[in-house]
Amino acid sequence: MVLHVEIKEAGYSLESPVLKDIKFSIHPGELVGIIGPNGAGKSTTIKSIIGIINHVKGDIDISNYAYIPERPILYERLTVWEHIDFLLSTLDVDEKQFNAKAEELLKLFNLPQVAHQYPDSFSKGMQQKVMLVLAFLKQPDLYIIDEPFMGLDPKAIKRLLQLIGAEKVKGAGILMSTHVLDTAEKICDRFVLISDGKLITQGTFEEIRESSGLDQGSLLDCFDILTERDPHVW
Ligand SMILES: Nc1ncnc2c1ncn2[C@@H]1O[C@H](COP(=O)(O)OP(=O)(O)OP(=O)(O)O)[C@@H](O)[C@H]1O
Repeated sequence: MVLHVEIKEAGYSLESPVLKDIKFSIHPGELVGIIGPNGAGKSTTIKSIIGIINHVKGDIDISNYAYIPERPILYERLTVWEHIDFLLSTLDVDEKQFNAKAEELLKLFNLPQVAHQYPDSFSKGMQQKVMLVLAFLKQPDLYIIDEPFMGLDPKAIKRLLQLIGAEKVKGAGILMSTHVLDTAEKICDRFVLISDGKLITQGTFEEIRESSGLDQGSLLDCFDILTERDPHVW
């Protein structure tokens, strides 16, 4: 298992927890989509998993991971290549191979021409691509990607999906939050549906269809039914 989550309660203050009883796991080679309406608690779940929220009751068992947040976080005073060098200094890997892989990834995301520039002047999508390059260079056991499809151009999305596919084959697990349900439906092995801070259901697309009662429904149709059923939603 690359991730096991058993959150009893989590949130931004002790008095008003946002999440309650969220339990799921990710196995090696699995891509799990975390879906739910705006404000449901997807980002809060991710932040609880990686330990950047103060109030979390429960157990989180997590492997070596890379986190790609919805809003890119990069160092102001480091160029793209200096970020890559900095990452290299934290890893016990062959420098030549690492640099060759870095160049390959930069090319894949159309970034070589800006490799020696500061990313704070880049567009959001370009910054997101830099974060992806760093994550795929790290080669962790688990990738945690918060809404990858919003800022990226179609070519970058295609490349990202190819990279995710290759990492899955190597045995990495992926947790991805998204609102882009037609893509999620095609690529995710399983889904965790959160609404109003609670786990509504989890399982494969077939299992989600079963629990919504829509044998032939799209993920969006199932999502609609399953979140309507919860009286606390919206
Ligand atoms: N920094 C924060 N401080 C206090 N409350 C917060 C904070 N961030 C989020 N919340 C609250 O936690 C709840 C869940 O928000 P969260 O960002 O986890 O939702 P989400 O499912 O990721 O939503 P979206 O799809 O809109 O990104 C919301 O009620 C939100 O107002």
